[in-house]
Amino acid sequence: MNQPGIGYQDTLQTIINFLPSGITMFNADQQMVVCNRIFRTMLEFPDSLFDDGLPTLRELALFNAGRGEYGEGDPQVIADQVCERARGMQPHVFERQRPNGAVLEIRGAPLPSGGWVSIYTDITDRKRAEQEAQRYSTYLDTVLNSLPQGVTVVNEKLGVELWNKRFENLLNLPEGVLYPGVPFEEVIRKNAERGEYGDVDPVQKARDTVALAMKFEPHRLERTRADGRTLEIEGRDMQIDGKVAGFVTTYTDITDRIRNEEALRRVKNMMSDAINFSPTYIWETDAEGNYTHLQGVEHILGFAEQNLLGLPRAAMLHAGSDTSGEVAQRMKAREPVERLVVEARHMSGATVWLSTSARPVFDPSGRYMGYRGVDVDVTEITLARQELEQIALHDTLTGLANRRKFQDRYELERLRQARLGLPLTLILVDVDHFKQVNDVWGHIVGDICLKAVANLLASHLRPIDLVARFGGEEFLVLLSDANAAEGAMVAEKLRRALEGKSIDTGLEAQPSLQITASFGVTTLLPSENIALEAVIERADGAVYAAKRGGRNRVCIAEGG
Ligand SMILES: Nc1nc2c(ncn2[C@@H]2O[C@H](COP(=O)(O)OP(=O)(O)OP(=O)(O)O)[C@@H](O)[C@H]2O)c(=O)[nH]1
Repeated sequence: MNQPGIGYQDTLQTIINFLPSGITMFNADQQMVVCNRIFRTMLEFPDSLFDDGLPTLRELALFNAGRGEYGEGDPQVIADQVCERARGMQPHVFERQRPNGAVLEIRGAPLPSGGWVSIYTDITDRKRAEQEAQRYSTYLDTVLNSLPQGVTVVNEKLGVELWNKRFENLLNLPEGVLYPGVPFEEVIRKNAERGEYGDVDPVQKARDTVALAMKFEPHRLERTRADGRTLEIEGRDMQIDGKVAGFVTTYTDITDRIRNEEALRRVKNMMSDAINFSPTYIWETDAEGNYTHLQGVEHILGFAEQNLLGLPRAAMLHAGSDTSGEVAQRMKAREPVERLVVEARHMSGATVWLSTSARPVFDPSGRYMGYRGVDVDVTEITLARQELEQIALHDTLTGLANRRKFQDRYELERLRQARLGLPLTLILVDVDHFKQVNDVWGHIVGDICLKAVANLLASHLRPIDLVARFGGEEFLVLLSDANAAEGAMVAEKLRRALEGKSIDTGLEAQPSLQITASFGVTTLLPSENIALEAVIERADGAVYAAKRGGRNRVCIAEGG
């Protein structure tokens, strides 16, 4: 190649012009002897460099150094270094990035006759693709290794191509089991050998698993390892261009989830038992107060749960019950409710007393979602309490309020009347000659008469008035907002009603009786602050006057 003939040179030129790379040859004197067009265009050498024939290596290097092709530095020095390096050159391959960003792969080989040949390939695209691939592989690596699941990717020939650290950890895989491309069968077999699948024949197990895997069908299974942890294994086939390209398997440690689910189930069962074995039901409403959840309501209120869902909770409560207003008010203010007793309706129409405890529910962002509560059936205890109250505050013979209840009511009324500036009138009723009734017709008839008087008094009074049995054959009437004249009128009305009343005795000898009573009326002015005993004393004075006056009459107490 030292002194190529013209024919040889032309042939060579023709050949290298056809090659897809840039090619150049230098002789031992570092004089270029041939190059193709691709070489010149690839390196953007101007035609002027070739005007006086092919350049020497120094000319090229100087030109290149001048345009920064080799980086910073004195062009002369750089060109000298390039020429120096070219001497005694060994075969080499290196990459050079050009100032314009293009990456060239430069292969050089010495020629037997001295000199060398250099082949330039533009590998910019390949480099970019490699970098892209590298970047994606880094992404993939990062993603795979930050996943909480173990992941494996197996190719269509069942070679394990990819896995993450989590997979190795989850299966405590010994060193060396996994390597790029390791046959899936080998992994299964080694796993079987270390007892991962229990007492199985490793070879058979590997064969069976491979046969299943070869179907490339999606699958999901749970497996509990010897260490007690349970894995959920989910496989999905992978398609590339419509063809099966392998499968991806994820391994999720669901031990905690299972434990939590079990704990939740246990709590639910316990709750369910607690609800079913006690007179309790639980409920939830939405923000509008409509039921969204109910448990155990049927054994308390008779309604099936599904029939109440969506209905307003208020619909089941008696609006008139003592505390239902308070419960509604609390709920409106989004306040907790604690053991407030409300009256509810059983499906049969009966009244059920419920002790309600509830609290508002808010979502994590603080938005009001509704109420959650527990209702306890307290009907029995409420009725028992009501009965006790009835006994404690009422007269057993007549069912009227007793002295204690009268006293309480008097205190309340007195304060109210004083506040409103209204009079309050009290009537003391004393049955006339009652001793005779007892003596002549016996105690039982006496009792009948007392009950008849009680009924008569109660039925002739307004609901806001109160009549009580004061003791023996004496009754007390409290008239709200009534002055002395009104009081006297009411007393007279009662007197006449009693006088005209024929009481059935149930006796053959005396089927009916008529009795009368003496009435003492006293009125309390708003400015007066007098204890009940003193008021009764005043009324008693008036009764005494009525008795003295011949009985069966109304007398107004002196001084009111
Ligand atoms: N049957 C019955 N008698 C009662 C009861 N409580 C009190 N008595 C009787 O009521 C009578 C009251 O008699 P007195 O206080 O003497 O008065 P009176 O006979 O009504 O005479 P005047 O009041 O003066 O008209 C007594 O004989 C009591 O035993 C009761 O619960 N049942």
